Amino acid sequence: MIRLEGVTKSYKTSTRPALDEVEVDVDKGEFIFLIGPSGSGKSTFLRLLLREEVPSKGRVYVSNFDVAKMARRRIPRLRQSIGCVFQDFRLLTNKTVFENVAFALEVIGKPRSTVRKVVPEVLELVGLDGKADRMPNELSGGEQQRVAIARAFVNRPLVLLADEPTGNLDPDTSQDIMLLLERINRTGTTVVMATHDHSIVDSMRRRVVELQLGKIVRDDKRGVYGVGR
Ligand SMILES: Nc1ncnc2c1ncn2[C@@H]1O[C@H](COP(=O)(O)OP(=O)(O)OP(=O)(O)O)[C@@H](O)[C@H]1O
Repeated sequence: MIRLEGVTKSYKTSTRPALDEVEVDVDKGEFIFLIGPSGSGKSTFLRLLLREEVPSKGRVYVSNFDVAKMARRRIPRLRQSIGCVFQDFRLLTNKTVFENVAFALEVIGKPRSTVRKVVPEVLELVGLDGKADRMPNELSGGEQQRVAIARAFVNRPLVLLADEPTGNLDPDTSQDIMLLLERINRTGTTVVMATHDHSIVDSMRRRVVELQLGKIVRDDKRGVYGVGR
């Protein structure tokens, strides 16, 4: 589902590459943690999958997309296949919960009848039924992240990218969010989650890909965060 072949990314203003000869292959339906210290290249990795950056060298594949090489006009198609969740939720503060999720469908031209049917279903899936008419600032952080996950998932993407999704949440709420991401993963969605959260990585025992200074230094099938890190 995701493949990086010999990927190096050098930013113009940087002396060392942000990613250095990275090779990864992620199957459909896998759940992987991307870990590593600040500056190790995690965000760059995610940005390459979204074609927000292009590699200096190597190939990036997501599903059938040859991401680095594809024509610019096909980028929206790629991005429709990838849901994104961030540490700071990034909800539209002047729209209700329903409208935030509906927006993701409206921008890709889904008919109103579909929106009316699908949004309540996904809100129920993430445990937010009954909260459709709330504004984001009337929700807890965990609830806001559920809205963000609903918005990322409503279009049934092939891949869900999560960049520190529990970074602003307390441990109990973080566990709930992880249960939700696991549930989404069980529907067949490939999940790539960048995180610094040791306890989550240790409790989930999923594949762990560790970056250091842009290189993959570990790729464990059922890994932990690691001793002394
Ligand atoms: N737009 C940019 N221009 C120049 N250098 C950049 C740019 N983005 C990232 N870098 C550099 O690339 C390296 C990797 O950064 P990246 O943001 O991918 O790391 P990260 O692992 O996501 O860090 P964090 O955990 O802090 O988010 C760092 O040395 C960073 O300074």
